[in-house]
Amino acid sequence: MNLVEDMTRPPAAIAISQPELPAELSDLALFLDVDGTLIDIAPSPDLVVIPPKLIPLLERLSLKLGGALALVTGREIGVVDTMFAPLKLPVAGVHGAELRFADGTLKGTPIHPELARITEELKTFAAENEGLLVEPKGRAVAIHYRLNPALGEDVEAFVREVVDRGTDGLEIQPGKMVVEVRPAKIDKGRAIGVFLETEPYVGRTPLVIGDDWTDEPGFRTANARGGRSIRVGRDKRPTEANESLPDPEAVRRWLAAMLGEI
Ligand SMILES: O=P(O)(O)OC[C@H]1O[C@H](O[C@H]2O[C@H](CO)[C@@H](O)[C@H](O)[C@H]2O)[C@H](O)[C@@H](O)[C@@H]1O
Repeated sequence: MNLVEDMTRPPAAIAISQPELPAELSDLALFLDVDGTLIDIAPSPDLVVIPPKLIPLLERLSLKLGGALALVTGREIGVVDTMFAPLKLPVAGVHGAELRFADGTLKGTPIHPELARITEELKTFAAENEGLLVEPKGRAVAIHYRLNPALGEDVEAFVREVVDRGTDGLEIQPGKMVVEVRPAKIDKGRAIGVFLETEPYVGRTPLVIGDDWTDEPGFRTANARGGRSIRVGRDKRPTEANESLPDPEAVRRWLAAMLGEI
């Protein structure tokens, strides 16, 4: 089993400043996380609310950027499409295990043969413990404890136990009141790197906005390429992002301001 780097070696830097609006959009590639960044966190994955103005805002932004906008999320691409319908944007789904490029091409990692067994074990564990919710995600599985936060350590220990049994090729990914099991050697940073080699992102400077541990590799990719990284949230946890916005409402306003609409 591999534990993800983010769990054991939290990034050291905290360097936060108020983001200025990009002077020029024609050389920008925008990568946006979804939960906790574009939309508020809800008690469970199905209860999120998509603000009515968000979808047309993303559509206008994508057009203005010549299509160089992608959602980079832990959710499945199909789920993202439902959430943002009728808009169908390029997406790195399941933390980069599945990619849909600007031309509609799809790419995905193989489904790990142990994932079905792990999903069943997590479901049994969830049935025995109130407030746990299992979210199967095709190439990954998540177990949520937001409805019973006291179970966080037990959930993490149980996931380690079920994944430990000789399971190469999978990694444990902690998130916001969730522990996920996903394919090894994928992360949002790598996904953004792949997008940046394709049209219409190639040659543009990345700007990554995210709120979670899973977004840190994306921040690293942006920083390494001379781009910008914006962490969403008021907490003081260490981050490699070099700018910040307080909450999804502020993100939406900032994106609207990029278009000169505020
Ligand atoms: O990469 P993201 O777009 O931020 O997705 C991360 C995970 O988001 C969802 O879970 C989180 O949001 C839920 C709804 O607000 C919340 O109830 C949960 O506690 C959060 O962990 C989603 O369900 C996961 O699949 C994503 O990986």
